[in-house]
Amino acid sequence: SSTLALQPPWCGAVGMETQETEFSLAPLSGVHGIDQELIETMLYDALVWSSLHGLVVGDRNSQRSGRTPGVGMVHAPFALLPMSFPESYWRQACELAPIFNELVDRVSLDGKFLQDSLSRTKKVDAFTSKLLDIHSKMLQMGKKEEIRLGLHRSDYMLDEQTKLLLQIELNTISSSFPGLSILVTELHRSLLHHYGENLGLDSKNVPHNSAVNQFAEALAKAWTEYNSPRSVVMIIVQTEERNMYDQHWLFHVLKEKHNVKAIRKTLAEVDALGELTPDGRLLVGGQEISVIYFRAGYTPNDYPSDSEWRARLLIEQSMAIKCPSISYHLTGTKKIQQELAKPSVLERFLDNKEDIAKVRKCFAGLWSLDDPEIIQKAIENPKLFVMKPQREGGGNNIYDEDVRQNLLRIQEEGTEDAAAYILMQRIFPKVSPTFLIRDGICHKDRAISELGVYGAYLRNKEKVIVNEQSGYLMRTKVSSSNEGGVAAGFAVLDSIYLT
Ligand SMILES: N[C@H](CCC(=O)N[C@@H](CS)C(=O)NCCC(=O)O)C(=O)O
Ligand SMILES: [Mg+2]
Repeated sequence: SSTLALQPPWCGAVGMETQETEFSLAPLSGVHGIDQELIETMLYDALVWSSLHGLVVGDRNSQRSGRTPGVGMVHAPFALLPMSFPESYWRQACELAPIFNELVDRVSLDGKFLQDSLSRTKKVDAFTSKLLDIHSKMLQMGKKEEIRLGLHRSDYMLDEQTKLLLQIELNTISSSFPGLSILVTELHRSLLHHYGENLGLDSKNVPHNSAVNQFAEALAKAWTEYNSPRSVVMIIVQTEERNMYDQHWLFHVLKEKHNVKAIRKTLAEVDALGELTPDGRLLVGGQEISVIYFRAGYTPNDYPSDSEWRARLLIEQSMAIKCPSISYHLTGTKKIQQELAKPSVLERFLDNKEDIAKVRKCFAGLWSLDDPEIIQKAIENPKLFVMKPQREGGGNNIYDEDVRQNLLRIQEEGTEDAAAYILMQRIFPKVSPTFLIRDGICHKDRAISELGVYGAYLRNKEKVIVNEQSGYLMRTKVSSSNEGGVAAGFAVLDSIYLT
């Protein structure tokens, strides 16, 4: 009996070759050769599994799905099988996590470096300029963040040409999917546990993923360091949040495992309900806040009025632990990423020579637009570059012909607009066949992937309490689309199969 939910068009059923594909040589390279019957069965099981395990997001077709939990949910977009990834590069990405955690902390303490590096961006990018204003107010106040919590995700692509693992960016604010990422890992392990034999694949090759548990533990340890039993953790959210279940997973673990309570507020609510006590404690609606975890506030869209900026300043002035602090937030900007790639800059922040070499090895080409030689090269070969504004949240990068047009425009106008962007070497990862599942429909396609490795860092004065790699997220998108981003609707959640 055919499984109704899976009537074509799904997985490009037409012309599905059915020859037995030899997997032992290059596992998962022949997934498009898998027997259609087996794909249908795994697809059905995966859709059931994700519904039963909370691998879900709000459905954009349902009005209330971004506000009311339990309403209008749909499975999160995912890849049916994990993406193969060479174990040596996996180990390299994991080794880099604690080094990047330390680098962020060191750079964040150099207020002058942050202000100087971003001084020209300040003139042309209103959003970054407002962040810098808050940062300079903190410098003037001599504000010290003795307890510092970072929940980062460093994103990489494996460059096919150079065979190098290259960093796309380091996210120091609102790193999405610590919750849903572990569910995709568990989904894939479950599918390979049941169907691995037919496919010649072993579930043990999908590395364990404990992102949400390690992030929740770091948040709980930060709450402990703040040392006020009545205090709560506050997550800053957008009013409409279809990725709320990824956030709720984190707070579910925080409450159930660590018995730490969390409240959800928008920046506007903090402006209305927040106040500072004379000794600098933050009260919201009368509750003392020990840790503020930002899952909004990373994009200009989150600051529609002065109210949100007042709230951001109030939070920063308080003695609560910010995740991220304004300094950590600025350290994660693309402009700083580009500055750190300049010769001998890393030596200012890291002591260990091997660590410096490891970090430098994963830097792609990164340039400001001040370099006429590189601008000329980019105008001649725009496909080899990506132009990036200081924006987070996905969907803002400039590719191909648009790179040439924008560079020519900036050259002609000679505007300072140039300081609002950085140029980055375009990375070409391997294109692999895969099955992308969205809204219950399976799309057989060829895709590229980006590996995100989470890092958790907690420090109190000289004591480093947490500094670890804490899980991973693989994002897979059709190779034809330039932009990535799951929330932005281009990519699906995936995991990795070590080869
Ligand atoms: N609404 C927010 C979304 C937060 C968000 O966009 N985060 C950025 C880093 S700043 C990010 O991690 N992007 C990669 C995930 C993707 O592909 O969509 C949330 O709480 O989830
Ligand atoms: Mg980002």
